[in-house]
Order: sequence, then C-alpha cells, then structure tokens
Amino acid sequence: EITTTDSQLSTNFYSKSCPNLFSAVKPVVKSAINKEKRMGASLVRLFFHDCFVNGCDGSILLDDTSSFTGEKTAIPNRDSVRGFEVIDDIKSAVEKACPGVVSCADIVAIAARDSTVILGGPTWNVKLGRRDAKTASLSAANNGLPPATFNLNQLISIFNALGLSTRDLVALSGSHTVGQGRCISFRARIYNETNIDSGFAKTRRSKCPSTNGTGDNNLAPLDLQTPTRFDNKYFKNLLNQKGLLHSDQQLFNGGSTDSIVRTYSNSQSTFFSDFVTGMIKMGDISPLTGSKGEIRKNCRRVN
Ligand code: HEM
Ligand SMILES: [Ca+2]
Ligand SMILES: [Ca+2]
Repeated sequence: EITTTDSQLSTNFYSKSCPNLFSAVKPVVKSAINKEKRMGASLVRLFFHDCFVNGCDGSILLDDTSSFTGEKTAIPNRDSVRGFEVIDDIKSAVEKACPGVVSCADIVAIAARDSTVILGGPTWNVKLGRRDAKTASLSAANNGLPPATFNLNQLISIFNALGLSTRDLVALSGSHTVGQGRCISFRARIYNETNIDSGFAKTRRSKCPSTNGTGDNNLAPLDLQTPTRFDNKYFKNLLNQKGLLHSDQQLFNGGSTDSIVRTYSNSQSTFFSDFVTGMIKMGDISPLTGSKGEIRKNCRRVN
C-alpha cells in the first residue's frame, strides 16, 4: 500500500502568507541545540515519529487529556521521544510573525531540517502546506513505528508499506549518527548477540545492567564516535559490528543492504544526498491538505 502522494506540498507554500517563517524558526532551534546538543537529534526523530503514524500531521504533538489519549504514551514514544517544549517555543515565535497561518506539522518538518544542518548534515528545501490533525492514534503509534527488535525483512516491509525504498531505509537510519538510546532498547543486543564487537559490547554493558528493569533508562550514544555530529560515522561503525541497536546492525549483517552501508561509509556525500531524498519522501507521507485538518493555535491541542 503506497500512502505517499506526489503531494500538493510546495517549498514556497508560505512565501506570501509568512515570508519570515524560516528566520523565525531557525534561531529557536539553534538556541535549543546550543543548550543541549542532543535536542537536534530529538527533533529529527520527532519528524519520523510523526510521519510514520498517519502521516506528517502533527498527531504526535497532541497531549493526552481526561477524554483523549494520543500518541505520547505509545511504547516507542513514552519516556523516549522529546522536543515538545522546543516545538512550543518555535510555534510561539511563528505565531508572533504570522498568526494562525503555519501548521505544527510543518514546524516539525522545518525543525528537523534545521537540526540536521546545525549538527553538520545536509540541507534541503522543505516542502510545506501540511495541516494539523484533529486526532491521534495510540494504536497506530504502537503498530506503525518499527521497534529495535525488527530484522532486516521487517524493516524493509514497514518502510516499503509507506512508499519508502530499501535505500531510503538505510539512508534514513543514518540519522542514528546523532542522539542516544536507552539501555532497554539495546540490552538484548549487548548481552545476547554475536554479531557485535566484543570490546564494544563490554563497554556498553558497564552502564546497562543485564537485569530487566535495572538501569532501563541509562543512555548510550547511537554513534559511539561522533554522537553530536551529523556525519557518516554511523555506517563505519556498522562495518565494525558496532551498531548499538539490533535494527542498526541488521543493515550490515550479510544481507541485501550491506552494499548500501558500504557505499555510505565510503562516501558521506552519497549518504547526504540519499538522506535528503529520504527525508523529502518521508515528509510526503499522507499530509492533510486543502480544507482537511486545521492550523492549530497550540500544537498540544486541537482548536
Ligand atoms: C529503521 C527503523 C528504526 C528503528 C528500529 C529505530 C529505533 C530507535 C530507537 C530504539 C531509538 C532509541 C530510543 C530510546 O531508547 O529511547 C532511536 C533513536 C533515534 N532515532 Fe531511530 N529508529 C529507526 C529509524 C529512524 C529514522 C528513520 C529516523 C529519522 C529519520 C530516526 C531518528 C532517530 C534519532 C535522531 C534518535 C535519537 C533521538 C534522541 O537522542 O533523542 N530513527 N531510534
Ligand atoms: Ca502523524
Ligand atoms: Ca555522528
């Protein structure tokens, strides 16, 4: 099932209605990353976790209320996805510049791009014109986001179902060149798997106890070399069996994606160019356009 449209999104969507949009967003992203480098990674991930669940519609931003359960408590998101306060700060700046015009879904897309650039990655023109969902789905978030336990075929399938290719899967996974994972996400890998560098496993075990429930939230960098720099070191790690997540190492484990990982490890520019292609395709997943959805006033609730 292909859910991407050759969308009605366009890079100049707000050029008349909000000419200063990009200059309103960027300094807020910049100052958030200056405060905490990891936030850049968190904002890139927020875009992924929005787009994979009913499309890039800002659904992930909706807070739970007494009468509504959104996506924030889904297993892949709870105690893990972050950056909501930064999105609020960006929204405030954007509302000041152009009240009632720019969707929260588009703000997430721009923040992901700006974060990538600030951390040293490639730039691209962000397609815009998404509108905000009036609903969110806990079950869709639980079912639509890939867990780190997936094998290569499962990863390929979940990406293909959204119109993203195997090459997009590998390129987009390259965003694990930045950010952190919790012990609970990589415990089984560092204790039970054999396709892992033994010294690397030993280092990671020192802060991630083997007992379930102990140290679950202890963090480790997804890229052991340059965790705050957007580069191709993640792929070099995979060649050395130093992927932190099971799903990372699946991309270089004797299967069909080995050659793509090798290509990216040898050519950062090829990685960057495929990453941009992947981010634009991911951003095209079933947007709400025209009169669908709304422009939220507050990204955390429907109007
Ligand atoms: C291919 C399937 C993927 C799986 C199984 C996966 C899984 C994960 C897991 C388990 C974590 C650590 C979460 C935690 O322990 O709290 C993580 C972090 C992260 N993921 Fe993925 N991911 C995938 C694809 C992607 C994609 C496509 C992107 C973006 C385009 C992305 C961006 C990130 C970033 C930047 C972080 C670090 C976030 C932070 O430090 O706050 N991931 N991912
Ligand atoms: Ca969504
Ligand atoms: Ca890196």
